[in-house]
Amino acid sequence: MRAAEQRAIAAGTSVEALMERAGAALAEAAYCHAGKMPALILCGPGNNGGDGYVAARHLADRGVEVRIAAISEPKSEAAKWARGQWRGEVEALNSSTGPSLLLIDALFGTGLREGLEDALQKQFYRLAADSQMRIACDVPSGVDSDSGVELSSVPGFEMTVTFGALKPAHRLMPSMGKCGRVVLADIGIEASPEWHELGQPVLPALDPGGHKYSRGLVHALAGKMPGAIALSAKAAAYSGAGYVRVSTSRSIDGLPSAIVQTDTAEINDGRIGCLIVGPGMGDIPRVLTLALTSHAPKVIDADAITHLGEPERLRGQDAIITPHQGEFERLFGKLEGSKADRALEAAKRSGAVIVYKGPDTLVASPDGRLGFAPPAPAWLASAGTGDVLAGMIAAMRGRGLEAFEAASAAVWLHGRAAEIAGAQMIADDLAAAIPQALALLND
Ligand SMILES: NC(=O)C1=CN([C@@H]2O[C@H](COP(=O)(O)OP(=O)(O)OC[C@H]3O[C@@H](n4cnc5c(N)ncnc54)[C@H](OP(=O)(O)O)[C@@H]3O)[C@@H](O)[C@H]2O)[C@H](O)CC1
Ligand SMILES: [K+]
Repeated sequence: MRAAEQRAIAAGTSVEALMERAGAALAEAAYCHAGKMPALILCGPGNNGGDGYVAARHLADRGVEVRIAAISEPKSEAAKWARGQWRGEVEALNSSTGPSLLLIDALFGTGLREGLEDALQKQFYRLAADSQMRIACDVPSGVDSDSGVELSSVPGFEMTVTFGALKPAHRLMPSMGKCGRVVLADIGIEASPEWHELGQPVLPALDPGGHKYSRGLVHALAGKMPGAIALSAKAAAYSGAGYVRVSTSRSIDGLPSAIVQTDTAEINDGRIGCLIVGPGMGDIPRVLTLALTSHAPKVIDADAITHLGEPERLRGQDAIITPHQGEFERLFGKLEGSKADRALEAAKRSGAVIVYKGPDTLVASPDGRLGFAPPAPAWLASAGTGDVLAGMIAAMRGRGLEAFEAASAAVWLHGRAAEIAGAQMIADDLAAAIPQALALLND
């Protein structure tokens, strides 16, 4: 967004014009959400504060009773201009500032360099606690917009109105949990789509003359605890794989009859669309070693990630790996930077597509593309949901999507399947809800 803003300014759009659009959009969203609820707008010294002055004018024009409390006089030229357009009073923000039903936070946005100082933080928290509804301008103040880290702790907001494009902080924890509903306003500038929120996928149409292999053969390698690979296999089948096969030395109970169990590991069968290794593998590293001798695309999950030892072992493999935080650190060590930076660094080092799981799942490609998952239900954090995801990714890859697209599609569908399965779901229900999630794509 910073680059896009600079391009727009170089092309002749003034910061004041952008600020006018941003402030008007903030007012519009606040009015739609809170109607004529009396508002207190907290304004900082920079352009985030400038957006606040503009929003105040637009809300007052709609008949809303608006007060502004500012930390200081505006410092940037555009914010001074916006302040000049406001005909009402500006109170000093201090311990005598009274609360209002609606609080709009325009203290700091993308220009915050460190946490709020204690005295200001105290007033910010008091006014947030004494309001009925809280709306943040661009990001809640205290949040580092690039990393989602809270430089000082941040109260929860019902809504955050942002401009042009989402910032990483809207989709990374802990800040994502504080933003509430995120409203994206168009202010006439466009950021590069290399970093983007994952959207509803477009799956290749099924070939009317196709057969089970052309829809994708997913081959899963069982290990010590076959229940986990059974979940992956089921998820792959429900995700539309044409044929799902599990290599296992002993029969796995409860697998649907459509899933073939075999005691041979035909991993160099040229028809395999995608291999899955890792779920329930346990302490049997030879399962991983075997998988790595296959030329097939593969999803490497769970214990197999830990057993890799070195990310360099993934070089030359057509692999998607799906670590959660602990597995990520065991493989890549403690990398520098935000979760987004770490995901991209890991993809570059390993040459693999990384699905960096968590409440803020990211999909990173070695070519620099980065997808942020939209918010998914908190009840996804339960045993077996990762095994389901691995199966879904393998089905998408087997169906012919490229690695990054396959992982992105599966992550998006996984979140929707969880919403459909509901709060009391277990991982088996999640797998069973995949067809309903896929049905959303036809709407
Ligand atoms: N992206 C766009 O196209 C547009 C975004 N807009 C809005 O502008 C803000 C970003 O504005 P910016 O002026 O760059 O930054 P901030 O308003 O967030 O803050 C900068 C000022 O705050 C001071 N500062 C920073 N940290 C602290 C702190 N911990 N304590 C006290 N003061 C702090 C900083 O002071 P310096 O000494 O560092 O200069 C600045 O005075 C973006 O978020 C959008 O809301 C525009 O509307 C245009 C379009
Ligand atoms: K803010």
